[in-house]
Amino acid sequence: MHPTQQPGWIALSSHAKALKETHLRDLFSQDGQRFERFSVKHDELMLDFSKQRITTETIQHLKALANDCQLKLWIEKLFCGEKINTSEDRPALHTALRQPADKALYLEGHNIIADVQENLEHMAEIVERIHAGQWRGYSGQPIDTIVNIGVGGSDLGPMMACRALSDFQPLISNPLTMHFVSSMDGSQLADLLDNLKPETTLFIISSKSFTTIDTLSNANTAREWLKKASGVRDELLNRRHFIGVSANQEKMSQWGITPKSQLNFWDWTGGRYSMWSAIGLPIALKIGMHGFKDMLSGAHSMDEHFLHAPFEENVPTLLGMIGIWNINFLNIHAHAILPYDGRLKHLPAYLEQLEMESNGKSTTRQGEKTDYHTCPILWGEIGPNAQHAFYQLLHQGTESVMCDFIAPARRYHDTGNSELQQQHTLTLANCLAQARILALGDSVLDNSTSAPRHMRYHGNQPSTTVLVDELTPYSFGQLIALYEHKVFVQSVIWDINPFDQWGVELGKKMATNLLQPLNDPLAEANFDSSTDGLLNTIHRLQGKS
Ligand SMILES: O=P(O)(O)OC[C@H]1O[C@](O)(CO)[C@@H](O)[C@@H]1O
Repeated sequence: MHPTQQPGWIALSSHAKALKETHLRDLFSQDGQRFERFSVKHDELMLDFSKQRITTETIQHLKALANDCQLKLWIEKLFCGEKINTSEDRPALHTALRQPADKALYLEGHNIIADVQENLEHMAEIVERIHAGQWRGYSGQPIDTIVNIGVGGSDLGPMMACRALSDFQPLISNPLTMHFVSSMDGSQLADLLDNLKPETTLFIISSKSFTTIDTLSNANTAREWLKKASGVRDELLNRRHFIGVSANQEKMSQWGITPKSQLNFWDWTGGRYSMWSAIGLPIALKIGMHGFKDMLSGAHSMDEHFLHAPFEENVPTLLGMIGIWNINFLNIHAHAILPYDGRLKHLPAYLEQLEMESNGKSTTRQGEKTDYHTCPILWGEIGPNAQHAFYQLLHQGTESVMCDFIAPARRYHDTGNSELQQQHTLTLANCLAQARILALGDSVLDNSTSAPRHMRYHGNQPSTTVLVDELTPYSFGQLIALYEHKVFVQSVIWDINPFDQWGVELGKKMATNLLQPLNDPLAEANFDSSTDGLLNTIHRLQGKS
C-alpha cells in the first residue's frame, strides 16, 4: 500500500495538525521528564530525542507506521541477504562484513562469512608487511607514505575514519604518513606529488567498479610520476607501488595491479557502505588490524541491536522514524550534521553521500513517482566552527532545520593535560548551549520579550543529541552503523530502494560526450545554447578559436 494511505501516516497527519502551534518550550514546561522519556541508550551511544517536537503519542503513531510498512520484515530481508536492491538484482550485505568469524551466511549455497574472513586475513598480511617495513619500493627502501586514490564511497569512509581514529595508531617500527586523493582535476594529487618521495610512496587504488574515471585518471597520473622519477619498468612499479581494492578483479588486472596486491570485495557491498570491506585498508593501516576489527565489532553490536531491539528502544529505528516525522509531517527539509569534535571533521561529507545518494530518490519500488518528500538536504560542519558561519540561519533564519549534535562525553581524561581537558569542557558547553537555544529560543532568558526583534531567538528548531561515551574504534563503528540503519528505516517507509544510484549515471555519459567538442573546436557541437556558448567561450579563452 502507498505509504500515505497507511493508517499510521493518516494518524500522524492529524497529530501533526494538532501539535502545529506547540512550541518545544511548551513541551518542556508541560513535562519535566522529557529527557527520561525520550532518551535511549545502546552500548556506547546515548541518543537524546527530547528536543524533538514529539510527544509519547507521536512515538506511538510512528511505531504504527513502521508496522504498517513492515519494517521488521524488511530488516530481516536486509540481514538475510534477500535481493532487496532490485534495480541491480543483488542483496545489500554490508552487515555480513562485520559478522564474527564463527557465524555463517549462505548466499546461493556459499558461505560468504568465510570469504569475508579470508579477505580480512589478506588485508592483515598486507598491513603487517607495511607496518614492519617489509613492503619496499623500487629502490629497496621501506614504504613510509600511503596515498589512497578513490572517490565517493572509496574515499569518504576511509578518510573520515582515519581522521576520527588517529588517536589509536599502534606503535609500529615504520610510522606511516597517509593521504587521500579524490578530485578529478588532479589538484590534490599535483600538490602532493611535489612533496612526496617516489621510492617510498605506495598508492592504494580504491574503486568498487575500477572504471571510475576520476580515480583512474589520478591513478594514471601517479604511475606516470613514478615512471618519470624512477626510470624503472612498469611491472616493478605496479608490484611495489600499487595495491588495488575492487569488486572487479578483471579491470584491476587490466590496469596492471599484480594479483598478490589485489584486495577484493563483492557486488553485494554498496560503495557508500564499503568502509567495512577491503576499502577500509587505509583504516587498518592507520589503527592496525586490531583497531579495524574493534570498529567492525562496534558496527556488529549496532546490527544486532537493530535486528532485535523493540521499536521503543531501537536507536536506528527511532532516529529514522523521528526523521520521517520531521520531513513528512513537520515539513522540515534541511538537516544539519554538527559534530562537536574536530576528529569527526569528515562525518558530514560522509553522511551527505550515505543519506543523499541512498534516499535522494523520487521513484518507489513499484516504479511510481512519490507524492511525498524523501531525503532532505543534508550538510554540516564541525559544530563550533559552524557556530561562526551558518548558525545565524539556524537561530534567526526563515528555514526550519533539524540538527544532529554529536559529541563524545569523555576526551583527554587520561592525558593529564588540563588545558586540553578544559577545551573539551568548553566544547561540550557550546554543544549543550546551542541545542538548548535552538529548542527553547530566547525564553531561556528572563527578559527576552523586551529585546528588539533583531535580537530575538525564535527556537523550536528540533535536534537530536548523540552522546558517545568516548570516541574509540568500537564506538565509531556503532555510530556509522547507526546512520546506515537509520537510512534503511527511512527507505522502507518511503518505499524506495536505497542501494542503487541511477541518478549519477547520466552525468558520466554526458561528460564523455563533451570531451571531443572540448578538445576539438571543429567537432560538431549542438547541445543547448548555454552549453554551446560555454564551449565557444572556453575555446576562445584557451586560444583554440
Ligand atoms: O568505487 P567506485 O566504483 O570507483 O565508485 C565511486 C563512487 O561513485 C559512485 O558510483 C557514484 O558515481 C558512488 O556510488 C561510489 O561510491
